[in-house]
Amino acid sequence: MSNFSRQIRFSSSVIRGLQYRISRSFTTIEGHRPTIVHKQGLDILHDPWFNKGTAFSMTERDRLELRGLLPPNVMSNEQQIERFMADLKRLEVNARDGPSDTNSLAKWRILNRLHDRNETMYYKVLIAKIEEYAPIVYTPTVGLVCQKYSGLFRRPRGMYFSAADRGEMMSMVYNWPADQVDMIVVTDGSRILGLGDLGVQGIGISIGKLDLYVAAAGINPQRVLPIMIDVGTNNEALLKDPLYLGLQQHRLDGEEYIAVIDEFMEAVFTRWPHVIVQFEDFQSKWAFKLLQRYRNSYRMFNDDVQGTAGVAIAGLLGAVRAQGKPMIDFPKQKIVVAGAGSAGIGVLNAARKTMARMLGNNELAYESAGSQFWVVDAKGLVTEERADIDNDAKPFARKTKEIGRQGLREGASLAEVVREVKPDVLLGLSAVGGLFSKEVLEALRGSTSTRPAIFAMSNPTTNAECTPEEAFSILGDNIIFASGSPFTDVDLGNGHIGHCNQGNNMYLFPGIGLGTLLSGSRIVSDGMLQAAAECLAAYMTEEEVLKGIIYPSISSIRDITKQVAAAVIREAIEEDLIEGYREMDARELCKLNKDEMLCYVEDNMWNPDYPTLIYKKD
Ligand SMILES: NC(=O)c1ccc[n+]([C@@H]2O[C@H](COP(=O)([O-])OP(=O)(O)OC[C@H]3O[C@@H](n4cnc5c(N)ncnc54)[C@H](O)[C@@H]3O)[C@@H](O)[C@H]2O)c1
Ligand SMILES: O=C(O)C[C@H](O)C(=O)O
Ligand SMILES: [Mg+2]
Repeated sequence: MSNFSRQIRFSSSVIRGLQYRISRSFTTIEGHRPTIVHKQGLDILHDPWFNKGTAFSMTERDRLELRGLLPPNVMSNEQQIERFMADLKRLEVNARDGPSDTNSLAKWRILNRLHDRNETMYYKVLIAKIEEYAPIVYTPTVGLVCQKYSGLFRRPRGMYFSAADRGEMMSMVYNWPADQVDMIVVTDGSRILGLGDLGVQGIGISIGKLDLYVAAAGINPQRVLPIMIDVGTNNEALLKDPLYLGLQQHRLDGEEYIAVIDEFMEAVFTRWPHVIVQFEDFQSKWAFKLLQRYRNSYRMFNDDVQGTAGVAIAGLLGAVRAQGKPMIDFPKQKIVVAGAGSAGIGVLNAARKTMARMLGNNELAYESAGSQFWVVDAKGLVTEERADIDNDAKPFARKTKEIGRQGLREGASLAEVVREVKPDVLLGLSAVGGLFSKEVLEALRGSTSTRPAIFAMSNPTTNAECTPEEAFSILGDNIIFASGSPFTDVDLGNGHIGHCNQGNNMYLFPGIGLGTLLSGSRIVSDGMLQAAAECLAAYMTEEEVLKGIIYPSISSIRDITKQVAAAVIREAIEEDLIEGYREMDARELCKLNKDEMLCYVEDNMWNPDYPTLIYKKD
């Protein structure tokens, strides 16, 4: 071949290459042409053609009204695939959540998929089999779900407000498609069950609690909204994890933190003035402060502080009755509480007030009731000698002289305290699994009670202060046992069964929320919470409590919730707090007798029945 023809060939191949590159680059440009969509918000996220999940950029999120509908961390496509693969591989490992159910996570996935495609059917299953599936959608499995949420996240559910959304919340709240929202459960992820700071992954607890609102209280699932306020996390592992879905920064604190929560509250109450906001699993440091800040101006309550307190009071009264004594003997009970966080202090305050009421409801009664409690936290027995004592724990600090006489001192260990005090009740809200060790339980053998009670209330299962087997085997069958997460009854091998009660705020929060909604009460008052607790206590018959059954079976949770809601409404009427609900105005509501009130509540509970659908053009 001549040089000339070689040159021609060379240049024609160069030209072909160029042509190819040019045409490819046209195709590339073509590929980047925007796609016109006729949808926005959740409709896009639910459409497999357009959905990019966590990969929607911030500008696209704003353009498509998606802000707040996705976790705040924008992921690349590669990261999305990595996250998906990591989760897929995890299936090969048998996901364990304590000894009871090795398949719990797999069951959660199956239920979650049903939730995504057919809500009515999902809730029908949940209501019909609540005893079987509450431990999956709620504690303990929900704890595992939160821990693994970055992998499990598929279709978003609920809203995310993040520190990066400051100044935007008032508008982004309109990205939620429902014009009516009755119930919000909000967390900042800082103390999820006893599992600590799980950051944005804490959204799982808001979803689980709202599942119970639908199943137990019959709140319409179209009107519930789980919310996560992401102000960062102090969980170092999450901060380092490239696949973490939340803001990768340390938690905001002080005024900056409050400003975010204030903005959030203002935004949700502006759009839905009648909504009820349940605060869930906020670290104790903020739980009390936020409750005080908002409780007189918004319809809100803190479940860990107030719901737990009510459930504990009902159980403590049950434990008195189980000893064959009248409830009025409650102020004589000696109670050791392990844990002085939001839950422990909430229980202590409510128990002290209940005792004081029984003793005459005056200052003296309140003072004297205080001497029935011994509080042990991470540093041991809390006394007035404690340096930097928390303000909330201060009223329960024992006097140095007094405990000296009891052979105790500041910082005494739990076992020492139990040995010296010989309490009627040992109640754990410490989040420390196994805290009621052999030594502690053996010390409880010296209890002066005819039937000591053990409340191992920390969640999930692995954080319970002891198991029922441990309690019954060391203390025999003449005890009362309750735990926050479900355990099965124990066969004591002597023809007796050791009954395991589930002492969990799930028995109250749905009824508190429903009662507040249906009364249109402006706030959630102490009296309404007290009425809820008393209603739960009265739910148990004499025969049941004598058998050691102090809480009802979860299979009757819908009925319990109905009764609790009616009691809450009656108290709200008594306190002149009601504004009515829909066509039931305040005056009409006041006229209802006890049975009519129960009917009113029941009539307003949503049932999972398919409605007849009719098509109508816009
Ligand atoms: N059963 C229920 O309905 C229910 C309701 C609310 C909370 N809880 C559980 O209660 C637990 C605590 O919640 P919180 O918000 O109060 O948490 P928190 O972290 O604020 O409080 C924990 C408390 O336990 C104390 N503590 C830690 N180690 C201890 C030890 N070795 N001995 C004695 N005390 C110790 C800490 O000092 C602190 O006072 C969690 O596990 C949560 O799941 C259960
Ligand atoms: O979530 C629960 O199961 C109860 C309680 O609210 C908790 O924080 O442990
Ligand atoms: Mg909680």
